[in-house]
Amino acid sequence: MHAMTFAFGGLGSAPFPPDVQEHLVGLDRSSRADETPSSDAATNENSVLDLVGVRLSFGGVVALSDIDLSVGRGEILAIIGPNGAGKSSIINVISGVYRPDRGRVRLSGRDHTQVPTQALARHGVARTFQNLALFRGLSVLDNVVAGRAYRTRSSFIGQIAGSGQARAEQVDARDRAARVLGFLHLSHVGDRLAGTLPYGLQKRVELARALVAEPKILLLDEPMAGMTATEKNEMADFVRAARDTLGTTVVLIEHDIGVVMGLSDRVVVLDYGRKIADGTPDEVQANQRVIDAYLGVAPENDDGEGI
Ligand SMILES: Nc1ncnc2c1ncn2[C@@H]1O[C@H](COP(=O)(O)OP(=O)(O)OP(=O)(O)O)[C@@H](O)[C@H]1O
Repeated sequence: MHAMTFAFGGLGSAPFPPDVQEHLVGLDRSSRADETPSSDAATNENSVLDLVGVRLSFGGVVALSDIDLSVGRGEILAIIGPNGAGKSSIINVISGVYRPDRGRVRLSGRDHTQVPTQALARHGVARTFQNLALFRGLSVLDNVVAGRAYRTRSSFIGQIAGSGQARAEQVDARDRAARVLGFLHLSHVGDRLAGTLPYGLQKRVELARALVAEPKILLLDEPMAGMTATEKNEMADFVRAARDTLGTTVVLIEHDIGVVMGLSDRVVVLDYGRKIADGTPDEVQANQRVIDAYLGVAPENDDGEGI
């Protein structure tokens, strides 16, 4: 087992530029400025997401075993671990794709286990996917507008007939989508077909589509996968900006340990479906069990450098 050196990927810690703040005027914060994470973010009183004794199995394979996890308001939490450790399973349990065999998922203290996936946004949760899930033949703006669909209250007939309410909702959705595009520095590609954008920008459009829903909790499944080092750093800055500016709580899965350690407030480590560590990046990096199970065999990063 060799000692690991961590590259933090040059993640910027400077506040987001003032021009970006302007794009956010009118977007609702999911929490107020005085609700930024406390050092005691994992306590249930302050948590926006709790997993209690969650177990998930597929036939004989136990994907998650007795997982307890609390995520504090405004926290950026990373879930890491070797392949097959259960990271995607946790995201899928939180987002309602999988129902746990046992245990509970609670959002702001309310039971969430039974919520169907299509109702997720109404419960304040939005997600991005490991593999891109954009409408490639639609414009970037229309893709982001689609992230507001759950807010639509006008009837289907009303939308076809162009009723006053439907028109107002459309205008509002486009206005908010345009502001999120500005926030993520994507305004210049708003009219482009999503499928024609470089991969890194498509990943950012996915982030935009999730953010336009103004989620309390943002679930990011490998948001930097396949990106260049520069794109990863930009993405990390945007995720941090979403938390800092909108108060969004972020749960992410990411394999690039440099990015994870630079971006996250807290890191949870899974191995064979069990939680083996839960602490600050510094604590987790120093944890021998984590080094043995994961960090000691961490893959090279995309630049071909050891991490
Ligand atoms: N739909 C499924 N059907 C059967 N087994 C599954 C299914 N989804 C996950 N598993 C199994 O559950 C375990 C956890 O898988 P999961 O995808 O959650 O791990 P992971 O940490 O996200 O892995 P990776 O880093 O490779 O994406 C693995 O053994 C996997 O084979």
